[in-house]
Amino acid sequence: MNDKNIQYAQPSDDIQQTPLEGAAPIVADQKSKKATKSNGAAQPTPMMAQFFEIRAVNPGYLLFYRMGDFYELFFDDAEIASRALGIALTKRGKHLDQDIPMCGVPVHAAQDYLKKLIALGHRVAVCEQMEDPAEAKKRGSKSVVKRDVVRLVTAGTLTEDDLLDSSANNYLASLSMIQHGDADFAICYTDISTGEMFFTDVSAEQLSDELARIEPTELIVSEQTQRYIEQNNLLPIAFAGQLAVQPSEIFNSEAASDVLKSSFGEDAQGILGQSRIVRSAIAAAITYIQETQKGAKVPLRLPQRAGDKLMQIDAATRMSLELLRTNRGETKGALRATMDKCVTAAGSRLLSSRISAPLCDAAAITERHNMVGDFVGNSLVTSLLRAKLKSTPDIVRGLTRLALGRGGPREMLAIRSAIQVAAELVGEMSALDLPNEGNQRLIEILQSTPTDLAHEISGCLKDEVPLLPRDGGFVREGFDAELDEFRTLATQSRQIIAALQARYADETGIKAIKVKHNNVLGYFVEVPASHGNKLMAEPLNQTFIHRQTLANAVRFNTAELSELQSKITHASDAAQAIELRIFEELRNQILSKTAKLQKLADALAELDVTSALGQLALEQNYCRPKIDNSNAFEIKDGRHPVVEVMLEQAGQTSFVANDCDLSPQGEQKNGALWLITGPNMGGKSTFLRQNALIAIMAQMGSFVPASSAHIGVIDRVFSRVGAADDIAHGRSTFMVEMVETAAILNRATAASLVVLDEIGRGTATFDGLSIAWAAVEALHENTGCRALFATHYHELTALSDRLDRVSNHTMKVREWEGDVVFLHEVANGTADRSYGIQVAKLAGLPTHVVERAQEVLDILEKRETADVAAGVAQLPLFAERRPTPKPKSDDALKKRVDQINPDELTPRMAIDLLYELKKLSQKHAER
Ligand SMILES: Nc1ncnc2c1ncn2[C@@H]1O[C@H](COP(=O)(O)OP(=O)(O)OP(=O)(O)O)[C@@H](O)[C@H]1O
Repeated sequence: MNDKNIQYAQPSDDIQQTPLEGAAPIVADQKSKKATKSNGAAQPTPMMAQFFEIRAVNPGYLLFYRMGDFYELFFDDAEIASRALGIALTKRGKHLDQDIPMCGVPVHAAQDYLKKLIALGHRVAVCEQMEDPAEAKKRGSKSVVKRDVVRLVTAGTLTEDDLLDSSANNYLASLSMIQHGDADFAICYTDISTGEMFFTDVSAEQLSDELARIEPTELIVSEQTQRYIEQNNLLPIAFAGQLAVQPSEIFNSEAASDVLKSSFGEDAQGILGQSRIVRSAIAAAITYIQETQKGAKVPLRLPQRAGDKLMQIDAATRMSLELLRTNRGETKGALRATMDKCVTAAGSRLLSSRISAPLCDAAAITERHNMVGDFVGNSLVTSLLRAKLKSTPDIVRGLTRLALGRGGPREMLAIRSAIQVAAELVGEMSALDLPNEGNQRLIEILQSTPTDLAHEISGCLKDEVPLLPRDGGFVREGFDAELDEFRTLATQSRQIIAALQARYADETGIKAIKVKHNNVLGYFVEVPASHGNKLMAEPLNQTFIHRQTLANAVRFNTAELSELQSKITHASDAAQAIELRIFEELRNQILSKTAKLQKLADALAELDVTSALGQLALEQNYCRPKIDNSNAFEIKDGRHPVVEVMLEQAGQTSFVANDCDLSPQGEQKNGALWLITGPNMGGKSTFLRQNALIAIMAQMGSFVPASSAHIGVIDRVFSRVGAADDIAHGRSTFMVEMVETAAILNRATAASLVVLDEIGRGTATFDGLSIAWAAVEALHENTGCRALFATHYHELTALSDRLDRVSNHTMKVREWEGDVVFLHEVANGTADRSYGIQVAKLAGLPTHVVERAQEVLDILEKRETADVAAGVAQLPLFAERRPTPKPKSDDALKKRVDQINPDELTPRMAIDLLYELKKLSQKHAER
């Protein structure tokens, strides 16, 4: 697609000639300021009036105004869109004596442009022609084609596959607030592409964490709520969704019940019993969806309460643990990408939401482990089943598109294949030895798929079908006798035309005579220019009526051809109408099974996730964790799931497994707190994170990277690793660190897991040490949670003498010829030093700086603080330093290198030389 060189098709209707010219002083358009200035003179053209009218009722949206084969944008919209899309800004006509800025995108490529605009945070109103321009012309040559906005495209209301990420849900969330004293909130979030709908109510304190879990791409709020959440900083850090402020009426809790009843009928009873604020949030979401879809009915499912028993993971922890994305916003390198062995898009989506929301109910977690266990224990069944699952299409999104009138025959075939695959999967699953309850439930759902619907679809549709119903030719021969008749007529007519051409050649004696077709003339007879006169003279001019003379050819019409033409046109129009009717009937039949098909889609996604987790456990040698309601946290040979794979892929040394035991000892009730010291780069952060990740993996239902794991259900995980500043909210690095530490100390419970890395490092040493000290004491004495605390403040290790559940651990290193070798092993005890200077040396700090640092360190270690400055001042500065002695070089090696003239080397000689040099170097090392 060539964005910059869009060639405009001639618009097909009312605006061929400078259509916007002479327009007048209208109009209530908020964005098009140019249009609001009045000269009090001319009247708008009818089309201008229509444009402004539509524009005025869709404020805040870029208006895609359909003109023939293009969507055109005018005024400010054109300027914004042309900049955003990198397409040419031109002008069309004048308004109030000024050129009207305009840009356009071809209809066939509109999806790509929409995607770009939505990603940039814009909202688009799609305005279509609601009648054939020919119809409009019948009302008079100046009449305007009827147009209307058929859809408002926003980030949270997308349904097309190419606008969506197949492996992530796209949630639209609505937030309602009640302020009786403290503010309370309810969130309803829905993915309209899959019909899923959930709700939850939260306090102001929990709001940011819930939004961080849901990650809505669009959040609808009233103006009052927007003000409140912004003033109180309640949006999660790095909130990437669009905030869509809506009139407060759509949150009206009085009207909510009616909205719910009309959407869910009798099924609404359960939701009507929910609190006022929850009803308001759900109704607001539904109203907004109806408004954006302009009457098309989204197959929304009955809203479900988002699990009550979910592990709480706040926004900062999600970022620090890189659950779905890395800190750089990439999916590669995050936990999800590493764990994702799913073979279907719906499976990947479910995996994402499970990672985002691990469970807190030991029985439910164990049930998931049981299901995964069936697949781990049957590797052959797992691989056969997954090969079959791979061919399952993403039917739930297709179903929504069909419901909204955006789907075609291919969506229908996809539904058929899913039903067929489901039946085959039942066969595969029955090969499992004694499938547990959860898998048994899946088997039952797969068994009860609407196979009759698959037969209907197969009987009706060809195996190869076009994307859109209007393209026609998708109904199978033999399905509808009338359709077959019209098709035969069209085919026969073509044969008749071939015969006609032969007859005309005979009758005229012109062998080169041809019957041809184009869109302007329809069927016509064409002869080379040299024969034109013959047909235009008596007697042939009685049969051949002249239509067109071209440079090389002359074209004619005949009565027979005209008759045939109308027969063929009629036949193909009739065939198309029948096909569209059949499509509509089949669509209704499919939609009548919506609930069953959604259930099937859910079961297929669950089967994919469960077997994928089985596959992951087999491939990565994970173990099944034991989960109960104790305060245990005992991990044997734990590994970091992501770092382990990265090291594997890089072909580097393999990951060193480490134990972690935070379980209460003896008579204790509370878990333990490990203080971890050790060198920089020793693996402290990795160890901390791996344990938090193991907890999350276990509670989302996965096996874990360890040889054994026993975890008492963790209600909240907190992880703070390092600190970053939050300039957007006006907080410095240290301030962020303290706000987050405060959140942990205030919110962690005895059932939480807290992972803190280098708390207090962002300020002066003694302040930092004191804060870290007090934080450890508070976690131990007040919270009593299980915790891992990494620090470079070695003084903290003294706490283990006073606090009975605190113990000291260290990352082992070995020193070798002045360098440090990291063993990545966690051992009991305390590190004697941080090896910061050795790490700096490894990082490539200039030698003279490293040496100077070592000297300063020696002084610092020997003296009391007060003497430090004086002591350091006595040291010679860099300028006075002796030059660093050069390492003794190997003479033979050097001699050989000196002899080399690279210009004379062929590639072959160069490689031989490399071998020779390597040998020389090895000899030197052995000496
Ligand atoms: N158990 C392990 N096995 C193998 N390699 C490891 C292991 N742990 C860490 N590493 C490697 O060591 C590197 C440094 O680890 P990490 O960042 O955890 O160190 P650190 O002690 O937290 O350092 P700092 O104190 O400087 O933040 C990691 O990037 C990883 O490649």
